[in-house]
Amino acid sequence: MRIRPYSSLVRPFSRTFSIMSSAAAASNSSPNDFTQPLNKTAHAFDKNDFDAILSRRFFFIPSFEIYGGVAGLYDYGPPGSALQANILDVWRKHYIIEEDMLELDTTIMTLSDVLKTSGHVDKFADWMVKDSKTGEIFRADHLVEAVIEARLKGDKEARGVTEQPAEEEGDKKKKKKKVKHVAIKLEDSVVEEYESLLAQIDNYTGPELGELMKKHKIVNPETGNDMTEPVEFNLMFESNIGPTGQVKGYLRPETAQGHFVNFARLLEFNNGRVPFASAQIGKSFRNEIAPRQGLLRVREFTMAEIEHYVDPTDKRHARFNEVKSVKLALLPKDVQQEGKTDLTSMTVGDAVGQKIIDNETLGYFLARTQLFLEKIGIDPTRLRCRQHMANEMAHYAADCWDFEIQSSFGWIECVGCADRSAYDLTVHSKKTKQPLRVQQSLPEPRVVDKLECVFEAKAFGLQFRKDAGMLKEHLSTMEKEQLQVVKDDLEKNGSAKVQGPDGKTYEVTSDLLSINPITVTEHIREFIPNVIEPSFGIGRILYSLLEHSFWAREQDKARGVLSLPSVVAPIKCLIVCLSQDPQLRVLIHDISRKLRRIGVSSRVDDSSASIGKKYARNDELGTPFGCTVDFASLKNGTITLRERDSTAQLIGPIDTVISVVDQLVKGTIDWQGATEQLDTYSGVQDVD
Ligand SMILES: Nc1ncnc2c1ncn2[C@@H]1O[C@H](COP(=O)(O)OP(=O)(O)OP(=O)(O)O)[C@@H](O)[C@H]1O
Repeated sequence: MRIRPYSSLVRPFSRTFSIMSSAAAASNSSPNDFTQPLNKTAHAFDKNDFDAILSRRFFFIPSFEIYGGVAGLYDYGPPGSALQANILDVWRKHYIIEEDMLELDTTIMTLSDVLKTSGHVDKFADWMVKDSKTGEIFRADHLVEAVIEARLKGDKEARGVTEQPAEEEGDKKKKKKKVKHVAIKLEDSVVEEYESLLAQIDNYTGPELGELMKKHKIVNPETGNDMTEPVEFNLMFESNIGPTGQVKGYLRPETAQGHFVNFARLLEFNNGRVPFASAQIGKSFRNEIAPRQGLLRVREFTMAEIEHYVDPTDKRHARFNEVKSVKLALLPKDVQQEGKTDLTSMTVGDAVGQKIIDNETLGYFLARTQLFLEKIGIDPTRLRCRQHMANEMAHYAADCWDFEIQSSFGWIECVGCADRSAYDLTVHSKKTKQPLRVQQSLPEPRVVDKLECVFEAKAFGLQFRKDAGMLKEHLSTMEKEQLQVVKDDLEKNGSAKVQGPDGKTYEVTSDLLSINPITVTEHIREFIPNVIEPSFGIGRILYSLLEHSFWAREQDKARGVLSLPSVVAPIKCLIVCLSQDPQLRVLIHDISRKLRRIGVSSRVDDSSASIGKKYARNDELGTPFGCTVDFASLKNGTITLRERDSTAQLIGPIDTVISVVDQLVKGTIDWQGATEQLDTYSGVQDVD
């Protein structure tokens, strides 16, 4: 809901208004001076106050808190759970319903073969280092980054350069363990080297990180002890399925593989046609090495993932026109390569037109994601789209953009949008020998030049033994361009190196295989679709949203407010009475029942706390509206309606106020609309 300029909220002074004034006085809230603009930035963001509210109001807390907690595991309390459910509800409507996606709910426990084929068993790892004496564990890239950042900060201080707070908070993409800085001036060449190192921090291999740590004398900043060499640590939680221990499984690190293994059925469900998308919301698990950023890096989290299957030769999107004027704050790869973080504001239409974004479908999802994040209340000025640099992307990905949201932790990836090409379907198809392909009838038969593999079956079998079948299948289903390379090598050198679907390299020789041109007439076109994948980390979005919504009232820094939009607010309406009178208590429960009946979640606060405390509690919960019942309600049948951010109050007959709350929550009117509806009720005076 958008709050209109406050001058438009001025109402004529009336008897009803004086009832409100007394309620406001009792509540210790600001008087109804609507002419004063709301100052949400009166106080700088205070992380301690913010954290205290989240904990006090039980948004989320460390799991197993009474046992001391476990890093990277969090439980959501009632408001946190409701906020998450509401974000997911908007997500389902925005994507699954609006885009007619096929929803899935696949298992968390995943067969190891699936994750072996996808590459996760071998490659889903981070580099870990240990303090050589205390054994404290760090993620190698995070440690290097934190130490180098602290040195650069110390250098700036020594040079007397004052950092802009925005720069300080914002340009650190991922703030890691806090490292104290010391004001020491560095040589210009060192500053340059450090800056270029930071710009590429995501791209170093473990051994390279080890070298960097030696070269730049990076030790544990707290103990001063040397660190061990980086070792690879797979982030998946391993398990056994069944009692024999013979079937290995993992808790899934993403929901995506559950989509791919069901592709053939999804395609059939969609009448064999692409494009279409599958979508899934569910938990994923990553055994993060050193989770130190609250909800931003956890070991168990909710993901919402879309896999959009598209013809690789036609990545246009039928609804692209609807979003082409959506503006994105882009941070393209070439800008980053120059070590800069300047954002370009550009429409998605222009970005696709200029090939900054690879294709329409990817652009479509970037625009839709921008709209989704704005809809739930993310501050668009703290949202950017960062393109992956070439060496940051998976080898198979065609283009990849992250939505990064700025919070007190810096810019954090919250949604990844990748064009995964045909990689996943290809590897699963090869491994299982299931045709994960689309067949399209051609309007006219077509004559195509192809390459055919002819194997010396016996010799090939003897040479490659258990891998022979897999390798044959792989060669036979290779794209023509790749096969041509093998053919050329065989003809030129008598041998060719082939990378198998298992990641190993095989050497084939011309006595085992020949590749011959053939001509075939095709009636059907077959292809493996490409996959565009928007992947959302709901916890990261939820946390960022809470930070963006938080502010403190100008007159009292201790009075925090979460300005969550009503579409996601955990509770939409507070119902309170000014006295403990039994008749009033009956009335508030009656109002609660009516709101429940129309699907508006409300919360009755019939505690003995002062009205001001009740309002303040609910401001901290982000409850956008409050209905207050007093003795005039019994006499006149009226109740008052309070708006959280402005504390403005209106009055009207009970059923009208309930209807207004319903419209406000649904977003069909804003507060100005509410003012108009309640204003028109001269009936309030008439009842008197
Ligand atoms: N440990 C985590 N805790 C919370 N959310 C996560 C975590 N890892 C990933 N996510 C979320 O899942 C989304 C998709 O996962 P993806 O594999 O692209 O992340 P990632 O590139 O591994 O993230 P990072 O580089 O921050 O570890 C991310 O955009 C993020 O929102």
